[in-house]
Amino acid sequence: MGLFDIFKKKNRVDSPEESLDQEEGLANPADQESVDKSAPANDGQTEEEPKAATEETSVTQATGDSTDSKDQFDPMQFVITEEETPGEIEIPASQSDKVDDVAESVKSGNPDESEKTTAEAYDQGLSQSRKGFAQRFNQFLANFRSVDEDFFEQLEDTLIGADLGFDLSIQISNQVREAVKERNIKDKAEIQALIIEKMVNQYEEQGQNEDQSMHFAPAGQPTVILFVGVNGVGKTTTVGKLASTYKQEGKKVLLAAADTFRAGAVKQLQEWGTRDGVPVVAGPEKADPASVVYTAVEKAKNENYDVLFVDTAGRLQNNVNLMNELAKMNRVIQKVLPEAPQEVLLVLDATTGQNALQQAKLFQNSSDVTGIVLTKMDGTAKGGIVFAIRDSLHLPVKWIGFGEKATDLRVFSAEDFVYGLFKDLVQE
Ligand SMILES: Nc1nc2c(ncn2[C@@H]2O[C@H](COP(=O)(O)OP(=O)(O)OP(=O)(O)O)[C@@H](O)[C@H]2O)c(=O)[nH]1
Repeated sequence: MGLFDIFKKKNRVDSPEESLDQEEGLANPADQESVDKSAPANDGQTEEEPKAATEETSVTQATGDSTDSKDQFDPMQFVITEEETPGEIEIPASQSDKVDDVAESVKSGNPDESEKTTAEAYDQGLSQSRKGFAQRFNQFLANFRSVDEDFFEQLEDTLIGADLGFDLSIQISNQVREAVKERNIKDKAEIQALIIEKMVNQYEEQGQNEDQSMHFAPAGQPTVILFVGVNGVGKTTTVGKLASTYKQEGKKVLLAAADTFRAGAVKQLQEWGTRDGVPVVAGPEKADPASVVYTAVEKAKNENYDVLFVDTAGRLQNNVNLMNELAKMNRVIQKVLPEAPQEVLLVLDATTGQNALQQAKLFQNSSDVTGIVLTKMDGTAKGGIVFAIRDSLHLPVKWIGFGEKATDLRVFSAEDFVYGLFKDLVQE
């Protein structure tokens, strides 16, 4: 059964009691996937008891210089200038009162947040885009007189305006043109349903070879996940949210604050570390990020961590240094763990639309990106960026962010996404 058929089937059940909640267990393969596909990573691995929520977050200071590990590692790769090696900075393990308050509230749990189902998260997170799509389609169909060239031009504009991108909008418009002729469609509602059907089918076809699962290291070795992306897209927040998710699954998680470029990024990651109860490896401000990564990878290996998340800096996308820095981090990781990193997740901000695609292409050219985390979906009324990503990047969206809280990051599910976007538009 195709995605569009599943969508229509879901849409037929319109009573809230019998629809979303009831279908939750079956209708969300993405959630199932996250459990199934992360499970092999633990097979045969030394399972650590998840530490109590009250555990104190420890903070490991990298030296900012990697010469401690001379025997395994070439220090010449780390040219650290005078200015880049300030003295040790104070990084308090237990943060300010404000952070303690946040940590306390997370520990005590907010029932509304933790009990939000996946369908509810998609429903709420996509409400702006849903309204945006409805508005665009309504405006477009309000002018509908006949299916002529003017109609297809307006359709293309509507799709481009919804962030689907130029090429994909033209393709979908052409497919609609053919289907209208074939099926002799004249009715407004039928045309709307047809446009959505073509969007969904196109989206599904493009993603057929995508591997949406998260990849893990063989049992007994730490999995390294690198987060890349330009500044402000939500890398640190995503690291914090995912650390929380994996910690709750019982994994032993370590964070590396390799964003030594932005003042405050380390502290921000440590706030998440405190909330999640996971240690953070940090270095002095402006330290060589690769040295922080090296310390973290060694710690992850020697102390049997399951997952190491590396938060990187994200200066301007045309900054060659940024790309060199990422390449250097990769080399450093592979000195200790030749098979790592298992994932390089490119974080993109959904609100930046087509600009996000340009950024993605740049990162794709310079690092082996394995998947996308699409953040701030709650903050856009367009939503079509998901279609454009699949069409032009051929990279799977693995996670989607619907807000700033830990529970707002969800495994990406095409089915829930499509349903959340169009459910008010296609009625059976
Ligand atoms: N509404 C919303 N806000 C988000 C989401 N993800 C992240 N943010 C917010 O986006 C802002 C930037 O997030 P950061 O995590 O600091 O971004 P970054 O990529 O690490 O930034 P740099 O460290 O400067 O490279 C913060 O205010 C986050 O709370 C999301 O899914 N929805």
